[in-house]
Amino acid sequence: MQQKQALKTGVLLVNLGTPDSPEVPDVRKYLREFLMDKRVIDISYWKRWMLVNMIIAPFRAPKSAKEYKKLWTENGSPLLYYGVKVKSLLQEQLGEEFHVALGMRYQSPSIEGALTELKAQGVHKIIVVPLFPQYASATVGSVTDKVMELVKNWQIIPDMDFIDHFHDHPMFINAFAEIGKSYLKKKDYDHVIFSYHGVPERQIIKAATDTCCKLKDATCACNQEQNIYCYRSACFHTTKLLAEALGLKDDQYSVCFQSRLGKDPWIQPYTEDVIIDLAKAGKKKVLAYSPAFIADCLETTLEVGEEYKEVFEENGGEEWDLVESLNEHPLWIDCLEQLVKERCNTHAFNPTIA
Ligand SMILES: C=CC1=C(C)c2cc3[nH]c(cc4nc(cc5[nH]c(cc1n2)c(C)c5CCC(=O)O)C(CCC(=O)O)=C4C)c(C)c3C=C
Ligand SMILES: [Fe+2]
Ligand SMILES: [Fe+2]
Repeated sequence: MQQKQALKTGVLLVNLGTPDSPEVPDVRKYLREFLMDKRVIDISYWKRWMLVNMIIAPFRAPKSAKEYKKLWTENGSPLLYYGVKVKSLLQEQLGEEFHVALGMRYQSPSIEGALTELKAQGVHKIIVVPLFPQYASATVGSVTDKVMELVKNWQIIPDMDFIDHFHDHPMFINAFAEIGKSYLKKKDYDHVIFSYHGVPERQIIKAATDTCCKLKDATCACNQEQNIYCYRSACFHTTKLLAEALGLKDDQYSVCFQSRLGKDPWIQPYTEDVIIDLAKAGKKKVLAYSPAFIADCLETTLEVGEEYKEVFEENGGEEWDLVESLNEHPLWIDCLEQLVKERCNTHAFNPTIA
């Protein structure tokens, strides 16, 4: 008698996406798809269309392409390179009962292709892992939106499970802390800065629940444990946990937000202002962390690692180091394995946290 094969569990890893190449037409195509997403630029369709097609695509794309050329390596875009690497390391670690696929919210490889791959494997359940630690409508919300739009048309809709945040997960904190500790052991830094990708303030207000301070509290200290869908609060919470793990006192670190686009207010304090204040206050050696990103990309390597370093030095700072992202670190793969297994009742996994 033929033996029945157990159905596999699908794991869908999704990151933001990156241009197919650093050439202007590919960067323009990427920016158009990305910024036409109503969850990223949440204004009326026509205003968004005008902004993206009349301003961003013609004027920003050539500038961004220059940045992408600096970022590009022989392996292509780091965001995609690490995505592919993490997918195969996680597959190895999870074993044959799982099938791991990778999709990007914008450009390639597509979420549609990754879902088709999982469907062909006949998976009975799909665990979607948006690769963003802190929930934001522009990232996790958008990935969830896209996956649901695609899967809703399937004849058989499998059990779907979405990991909507992991900014406070002990294994995520531990992985980032371990990387940072190696820097803190080597140098006596005057200060540590935690710079997160920003979002427009209105997106925080739109997502605010009754427990949210709605931007009134400078450190968003309001119910951080409960307020998991407030992106700003989650960033402060990640920082608090990381600072504890690194043994930092309150006056030894700062939180700030980078990458503002357009004239509307984004969440504050802005990274550039914090850096200038630190340099002017006589801080000479600063260590920078970027814990909204799980892989190095334009926003970490160039914006934090190079542009903010310049700002710091221009204002009297001397040494600026960037803690690299989780990339393909074994503790990060362990963290992903744990996140997946926590969603499978039958797979008890007993992590030992260093
Ligand atoms: C960490 C999560 C991210 C949030 C939240 C986010 C929001 C957001 N981003 C823009 C505009 C841009 N972001 C760009 C790059 C970029 N953004 C993220 C992550 C988040 N964005 C990543 C990982 C990257 C890097 C991709 C790479 O290929 O390395 C860019 C493009 C770069 C540039 O031209 O400067 C833009 C533009 C908005 C408007 C937004 C709003 C909520
Ligand atoms: Fe972004
Ligand atoms: Fe808040």
